[in-house]
Formats: sequence, C-alpha cells, structure tokens
Amino acid sequence: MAANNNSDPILDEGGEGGVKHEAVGEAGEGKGGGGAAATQAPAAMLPRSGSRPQLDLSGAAIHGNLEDRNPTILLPNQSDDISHLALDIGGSLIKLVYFSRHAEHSSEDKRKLSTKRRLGMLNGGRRSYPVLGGRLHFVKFETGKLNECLDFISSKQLHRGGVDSPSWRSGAQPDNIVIKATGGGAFKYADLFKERLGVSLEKEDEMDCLVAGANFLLKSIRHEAFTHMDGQKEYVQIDQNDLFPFLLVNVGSGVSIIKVDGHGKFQRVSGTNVGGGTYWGLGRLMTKCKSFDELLELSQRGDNSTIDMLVGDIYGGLDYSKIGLSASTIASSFGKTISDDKELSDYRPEDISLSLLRMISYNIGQISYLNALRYGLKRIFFGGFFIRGHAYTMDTISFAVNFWSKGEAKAMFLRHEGFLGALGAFMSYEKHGLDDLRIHHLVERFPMGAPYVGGKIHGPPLGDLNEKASTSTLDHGNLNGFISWMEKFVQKGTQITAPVPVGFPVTTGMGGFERPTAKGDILRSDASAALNVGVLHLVPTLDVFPLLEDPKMYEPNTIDLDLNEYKYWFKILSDHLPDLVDKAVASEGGTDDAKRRGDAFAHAFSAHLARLMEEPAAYGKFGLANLLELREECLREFQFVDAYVSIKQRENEASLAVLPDLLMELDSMNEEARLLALIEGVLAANIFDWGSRACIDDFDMFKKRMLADKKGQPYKRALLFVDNSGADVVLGMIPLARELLRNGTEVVLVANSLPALNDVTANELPGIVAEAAKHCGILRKAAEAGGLIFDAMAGIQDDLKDEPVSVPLMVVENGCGSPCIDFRQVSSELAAAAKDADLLILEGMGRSLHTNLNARFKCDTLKLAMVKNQRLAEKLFNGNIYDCICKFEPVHLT
Ligand SMILES: CC(C)(COP(=O)(O)O)[C@@H](O)C(=O)NCCC(=O)O
Ligand SMILES: [Mn+2]
Repeated sequence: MAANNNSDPILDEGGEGGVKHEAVGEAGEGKGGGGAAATQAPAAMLPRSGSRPQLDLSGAAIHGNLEDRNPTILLPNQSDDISHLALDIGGSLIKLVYFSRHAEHSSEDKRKLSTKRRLGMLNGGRRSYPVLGGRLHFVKFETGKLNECLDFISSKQLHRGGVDSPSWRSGAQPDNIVIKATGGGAFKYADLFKERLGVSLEKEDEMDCLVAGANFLLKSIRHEAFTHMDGQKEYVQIDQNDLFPFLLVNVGSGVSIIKVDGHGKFQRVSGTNVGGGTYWGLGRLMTKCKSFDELLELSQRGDNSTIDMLVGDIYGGLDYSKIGLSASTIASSFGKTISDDKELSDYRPEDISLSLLRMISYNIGQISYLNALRYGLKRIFFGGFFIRGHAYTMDTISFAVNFWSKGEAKAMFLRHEGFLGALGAFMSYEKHGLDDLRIHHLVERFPMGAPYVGGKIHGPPLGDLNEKASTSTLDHGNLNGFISWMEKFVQKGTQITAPVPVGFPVTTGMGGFERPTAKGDILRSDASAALNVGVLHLVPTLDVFPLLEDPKMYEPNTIDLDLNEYKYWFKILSDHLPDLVDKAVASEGGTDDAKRRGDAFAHAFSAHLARLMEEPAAYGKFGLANLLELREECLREFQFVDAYVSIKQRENEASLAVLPDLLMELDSMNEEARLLALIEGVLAANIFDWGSRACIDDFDMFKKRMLADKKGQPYKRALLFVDNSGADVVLGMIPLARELLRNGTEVVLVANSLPALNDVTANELPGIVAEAAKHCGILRKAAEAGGLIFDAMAGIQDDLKDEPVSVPLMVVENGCGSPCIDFRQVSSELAAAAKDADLLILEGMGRSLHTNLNARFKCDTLKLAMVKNQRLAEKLFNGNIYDCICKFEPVHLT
C-alpha cells in the first residue's frame, strides 16, 4: 500500500513535516533546498499551501509610490525575531520542532488591506498576541543517524533561523547561535553540534519540556487526545477550564510519572525502570530483532499464550470468576517458560515479543493507575516513544487502566506523543510566540513532501489522460416557464469517469483485546507515523465566527465518516481524480512539468485516501469537509494554483452575457414572484439543473419575513456566502444580492480566500461584480460606494479613513480554501463584517449541506442548496438527487 511504502518518494518528506529522513537535502520549501522549485514559474505566484491568511496587517502602511501597482507594504507588527528550531535528543530518536515563516503576496494584501480599512480593522494599537504567521514542523531521525539530522538542519539552514532570516540574507556567519535542546543527547552531542553546525545547544530540563509540550498540545490542538479501546480511537474534546490536574506518563527508555497541576506546575511523583528500553533490550536479546519497529511488528503476529501462564492454565481452562479473572487473563508473564524444558530457540520470536509487550504495557498501565488513585486523578495521558501510535500497546495500557480502575480512570494518548519534549524545548525560547495561541489559530495540514522537487516519481503512471472517454453528466430539464435566460446558458459540462486504481485496504481495528488480529505485515507505528502528524499552520488572523450560537457545541460536519462512509467518499473522490488531474494539468498549460506534478498529486492524494481508509482517525477527527479540503491542499502542495481557472472564466463570461436579460425579466415581475424566481434561480444555478422538488422548503417563511415584515424592518446587513463561479454567482447570488440592496440591506459577499474546485474567490469577485454592475444601476451605485469597482480596477481607495464605514456592498474573504466552511476558523475580516449582520445566507452543498446544515447562528439564517448526491439525499432527507433545500431559521423561533 502506497501509504506505508517508505521507499515511495511521494512520502519522502524533508520539506514540511511528516518525517522522512531519507529525503534530506532533496525536498525543501522551494527556497532552502535550492532544488527545481525555484525555477518553476507557477510556484513563484503561489502562496504555498496556505489556505489561510498569514500576515499580521495591523498597523500596515504603504511605503513608496502610491501610484505603483505593487507598492511595498510595511507591516510593523510582523516580527522577524522568531525562534526556529528546538531539539529533543533521546536515546533512540531525535525529535525536531521547527518553525518556518510564511510570506504572502502583496497583490492579495492590497485587497485585504482595503477591506480591513472599510471594516475599521486597522484601528487600535498592536495586536494582543505575538505574530505567528508560519508553520510548525515535526520531524524525527534515529539517533543512530545523527549525521542525517545534522545534514537536514544544515540544508534547511534551520540553525540560522531559516533561509528567511536576516543573517542568512546578508550572508553573515553568526558565531553565537544557541539552539534549545533537551534529552540526554543535548549533553552527549553538544560538541558535535558545535563542530558540524557551529551552534551551541542550550540544555533545557526534560521534565519541564515534557510538561510544557503536553500542556501546549492539550490547550491548542482540537483533536490531540484520544482514547484507544479495542482498536478504536476516539478523540476527546478537552475542556480548557477543566484540564488540570492530570497525570502525564512519559514512556521512553524508562518511565516518568508526572502530576501536572498547571502551566509550569508539576511534580514527578513516580516512575519505573521497566519501560521502552526494557522491551527493546530484552526483545533484542531474545529475538535477534534489529530494530524496535521490527520487534513491535513481530508482536503483531504473536500468540502470548504459548509463553504466558494464563488463569485458565492454572484453573483447568476455567475462569476464576470469584475474583473477576477470566481464563484468558495473564496470571504470570513468561510463566509457562519455567515448567517446560524448552530452550529459547523453541519459542517463536513473535510470541516472545508479544508477551514482552503485554508484560511491560500492563505494568505501566497498572503503576500509572495506582498513581492516579494515589492523587485522585481521573485522566492519565500517555506519551513517549514507546507508544509510537501502536494500536496494541495503547489497547493494552487502556485495558490495564480500565480494568484496575473499574472504568473510573481513563487512559488517553496524544497524537504528537513523541514530540512533547521537543515542543517544550521550543516553548522555552523567550519569544517563541506560542503562549497566546488559541485553538482557532491553528490549522493542521498533511503535506506529502512535494516530491517533484528534484525526486523521481515512482508507481504506475496514470496513463494518457487525453485518451479517457468523456461523458456528459449534466441533464437539462424544463425551465418551469419563467427563467428563459437558462436556455441561453446551456453549456455541456464534461466529466471523465475512469477510476484510479487504488485498492481497498482491509480494516485494521484490533477487533478485541485478547489477541492482536493479524493484519499482514503493516505496522502502523513510527514507521508510518510520517502521515499522522502534520504541519501546524499558525494563523493569528483566524477567528471564531462571532455569530455562532454556541462555538463549543458547534460541529461543522453534518455526517460522521465511519468506515462505510469513507468507502463511499473514497470511491467518489477516486473516480473524480483523473478528471481533476486533467483540469489541473491543463490549467498550468499542459507542460511536461505540469503533467509530472499532476501524476505526483494523484499519487499523493491516493496515498492520503488509502491511509484514511486504513485508519479513518489517522489525521485526527476527520469529516467530509476535511477530506474535501485535503484534496485542495494537496493540489496546492503540488503547486496547482487554480485547476478550474479557465472553466471559471468561461462560465463567468457566459453568465455575464445573459445577466441583462435575467435582470430585465426579474424587474418585470411583482415583488413576490421575483423573490421566488430569485431563490429558485440560486438553487437552479447552483447545479445548473432543475425540475427538482424541495426536501426542505421554508420559502414561505422567508418570503413573509422579507416581504410582509420588511416594511417596518428590512435586514440591516446580510452576509451572502457565495459558492461557485459562473451561473451560480452571476445569475443566482448577485441578483439576490441586488434584491437585498434594493430593500436597503447592506450586502457582504463572502467568498473563498483560495480556490477550491469551481468556487469563486474573494479576489475574483470584485471583477465579476464590476462587470455585473455595468448592467445594473443598483449594483453600480452600491459597488461604487463600497469601493468594489475601484478594487476591481486594481486600485485601492486610500482616501478612506481608518474608521469603519457603512458600505452597501462589499466583498470579504472567508479564510478558507475548501468547498466547505468551518465557522470555528474564519478570516478576521469576515468576523469583523459579521458584527452588524442580521441575516446569513449560506449557499451550496459544501457550505450548507456537508457542513452547517445543523449549525445554529445568532441571527436569521437561510440555507440554500441543491443536493447533488443521491446517497446524501436519501440519508439526510429520504429524498433524491437534485432535490433542493431552502431552510430558513429565524432566531425568534429558536
Ligand atoms: C464538492 C461539492 C461539495 C461541491 O458542491 P457545492 O458546494 O459547489 O454545491 C459537491 O459537489 C459534492 O459533494 N460532490 C460530490 C458528489 C458526487 O460526486 O456525488
Ligand atoms: Mn462549490
């Protein structure tokens, strides 16, 4: 399976987290590696892989000539002095945490800047949090391969603060660089670091670091902690106000048990010398295994009953039920080996490994439980290299804790378990900037390491994309008589339906506690954990949407992705992949380079899908929205700026051509008929199909609010979350916006920050509105007053004061680069624009069906979508494909 094939260079990381050390010096971020990325033209135009705004624009001012198309924008609060690298050098592994800053492009900044001015967001002094725009990467090396680690640091110039740092740019040789490090190796290898990199290691206390790392993770990452029982991972939402005290058990070579009472407040209350080193040491002696992972892998196929003495062995196969012991409970680890006159060589190494693993895991679980009992703690978090995401180890520990505590105490594990110390060391920099981070400032991405930068792409080629048959999937029905513009807009969409050959892996749940279910040779542990821990994008400009009724209870995804759902969406996405690759390659001119990147993208995305099929919870709690966003992020990683760019342009042009007719038709209707035509128009244009029934139809309620109640009180400000380019926005949402403007409502068009499928972006929208405004006085007046038309002509209204101004029509970005929206993480400009809003209109399947169908807001909300998927229509509404949703949720009724 691709996801676990470490020799596949798609997985060969080295650039952006993940793990692989094999790729040292090869990949990079398009700068440090000095590889081919720098020579690729599209790359130069693309903010790499960040679907979120990254700069702190507070206090921004334009320097130089204002007439200049791309004037320099000075960002006084965008600080340079950010710590970049910290290390945890353990006996087995070296863990690196490093930070890379992320630059954004001035053309985008201009639009944002003018929007922020209009929203009055440039007021006030400095931010309340330090600047963190950038990414936190997690990388591991075996300590035995320390040289590779040094090469990696050197190739990326991490010890000099990265390639962006002033010292690097000026070519100066800084002679007194200090890097924070923890773990025994910080002492042992200090001289080597000085010799090879010219840096001094500043030692940080290991316990301090472990606790600081754990506290940071539990505070800042939404799905960091999980339970693991019977092969099932379940993410636990930690209440920030109820985090302390807890027990932190770090299982490294030995085991430390720490009672944590708060930030920097902890006590090492116990420990045991029987830990990971014991398992590895004894295991190595008894099985001749060459590595820890090999030993762990052996255990997967083991049967410990040949070695351990079980209760049933003593009680003639019976349970000892009086004291609650089943026949299969281990009475004595390795107990059977005393009575036989067998030699070591008579036992299977697999069985030995499993017996050892169970012995040590139980023991750790039991000692941890006893300490939790001693201090009255209910939560025990386990970390350290011994766990390494190994399902059976976690199950064994969980079982022990559950068993001894009779279900009272909970064993939990951390996704970044191996990085607690390194993270803590990073936090020990004076200006690490992580202290004030909130969950909503962090976005985790799972890059594959962009292997097209210098590496070769292995695996079967996708074949000649041009040879694939195209079929039309759009079916155009009747127009119900009154929307004659539709006829003029019939344009055939094509879709390639050839499937990508990616096998369905088997389930990997452990399926019961007593014995690990054999699951081939795949060990989902450190070896493949490269794909489990992503890169943390730190985005200080993200906010929680202020109109969410209850942010704590909010869950963006409408359906849970269980394995069955995964299988279904896996197939949909796989089926769609060749078409997407085709479009992406064409969008970059169809060059050889674009083809190569297209292949790489397809492989990388297929590997993600395969990984998730193997373990749906591998990347944290992952819903359909995350899956759809992952695809967009994957495209961006392979430097596809906008796969649908020309399709979008074509459809915008075609739609704009028929807009005048539509507006004329609408204007000839009475108010009531017009509102119906407008809402039907939005729904029809969302898929470009109709003849459907409404499975949720609150139109009459909305009409009452808009028409009957309006006279006294029209909406003050409506946020219209737009979806697709072309007919959807031009012939659906813009006419609806126009109607609201006509009623005296301010309209904020909210669009994606970055492209996703054929969705219109916030950068494209002013141009489209300006074109539409040519045909309509209402739009023209509103767009001019809001400065939109000036934006579209690439100028900025610099005469605007810094106070918020009431503008009738404006465009803001939503902070997303996905077809869906997670209202826990939106752009700060959207959050600012929401302050005075009393109507939300969410449009399209991604934003109002896959996500937010059940979301509640503090103001009236209209959700409009065409259900373009049969299964979903059946599942959610007992309906059919192309049914419509017109869901109106006025606040006074809730
Ligand atoms: C990707 C989408 C969420 C985009 O829909 P939109 O938000 O543009 O209405 C949606 O088209 C979708 O779920 N497509 C997959 C459905 C299918 O192919 O059956
Ligand atoms: Mn869309």
